[in-house]
Amino acid sequence: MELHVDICKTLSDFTLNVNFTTDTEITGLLGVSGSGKSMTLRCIAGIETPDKGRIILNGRTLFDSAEGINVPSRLRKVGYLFQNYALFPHMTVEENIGFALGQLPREQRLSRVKNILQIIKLEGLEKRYPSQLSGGQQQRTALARALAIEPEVLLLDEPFSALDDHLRNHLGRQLMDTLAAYSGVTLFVTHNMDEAYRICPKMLVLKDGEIEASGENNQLFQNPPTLNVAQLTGCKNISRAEYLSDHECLASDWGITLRVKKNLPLNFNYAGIQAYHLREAAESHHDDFSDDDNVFECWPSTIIESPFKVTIYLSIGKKPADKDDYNLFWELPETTWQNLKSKPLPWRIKISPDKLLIFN
Ligand SMILES: Nc1ncnc2c1ncn2[C@@H]1O[C@H](COP(=O)(O)OP(=O)(O)OP(=O)(O)O)[C@@H](O)[C@H]1O
Repeated sequence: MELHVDICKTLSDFTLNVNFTTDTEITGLLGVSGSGKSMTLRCIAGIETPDKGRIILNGRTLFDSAEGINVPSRLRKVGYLFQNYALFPHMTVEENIGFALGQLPREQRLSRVKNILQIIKLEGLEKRYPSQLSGGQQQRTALARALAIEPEVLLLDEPFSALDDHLRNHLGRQLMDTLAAYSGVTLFVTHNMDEAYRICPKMLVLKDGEIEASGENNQLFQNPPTLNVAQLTGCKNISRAEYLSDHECLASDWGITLRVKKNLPLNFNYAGIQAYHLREAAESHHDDFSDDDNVFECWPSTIIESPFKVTIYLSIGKKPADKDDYNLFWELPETTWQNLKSKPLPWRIKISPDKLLIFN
């Protein structure tokens, strides 16, 4: 199973120009709003027509501008779960699901709908209209409709965006079970990096209509190649930076010199550290030189406590003038905070040389 997409489409003030191949590992499409995620899906589904290029699904040409091929949507075997679900309000759950199967004989259609209702755990809701369903049930009906045609590629456009956190996690797990049994190609659009991390082993990162980075999800999270990827994967502490030596850089926005474990390239623009990777420096082992690397005196400018996590805005090297005077975000577990809060200021905070991110 393989989907190959190499297309270009120019709109009034946006150009989509993407080239990628995916297999059956769920592939996340990550990018800020307006980067071209939905447009990519719409072209694959045949709702939009690219200006040029090719879309090949398992050896079948769905679109080829040079050959004049443009297979109609309903014959593409593409299941599409829209952001807002796009259920037909005047049709019941089973009619919504059966709609795409209009070409099948009645008996076969009913049996396919029954089967999918069972898989997606919608039994008992067959006769309800979308307005009589909860958000989660609507989402599952839309997923059932997308799967009913036995698609070779499943396009999921932010399937959880309308749901609360609890339902999001619950349906996320349910979706993964469903997808584990699905043998086709899945493209999963999301803004949400936690979701991308949990659900998609592979990722394509879109920026301004082009693919800026792609690869294994772990690799992109641990070594983001660009500022955009670093931000999308949740890095909140980013400073402009420049090379000083193979293991040392100047983080100019923070006004500090940082030791870096890996060999630095000559050209890079930024250094970053995840908010949860900051640590209080160990007070012992002062004789061990490496333990003193990247240890800075810091003062808190704002402290935000939530039930299990505390976020502290830190000012490096000086007392903050006001609450907007800070350089770093530090996220620590509540238990660590309880131990830290009575300690005298300034705190000694460590930016681990092996946790520093370096990117362009
Ligand atoms: N029919 C259209 N005519 C002109 N421009 C369009 C059209 N549809 C989309 N665009 C533009 O194409 C760009 C990409 O839109 P797209 O919906 O693919 O973004 P997205 O990454 O999915 O964003 P979001 O995360 O907000 O859904 C946007 O700048 C949008 O304004």
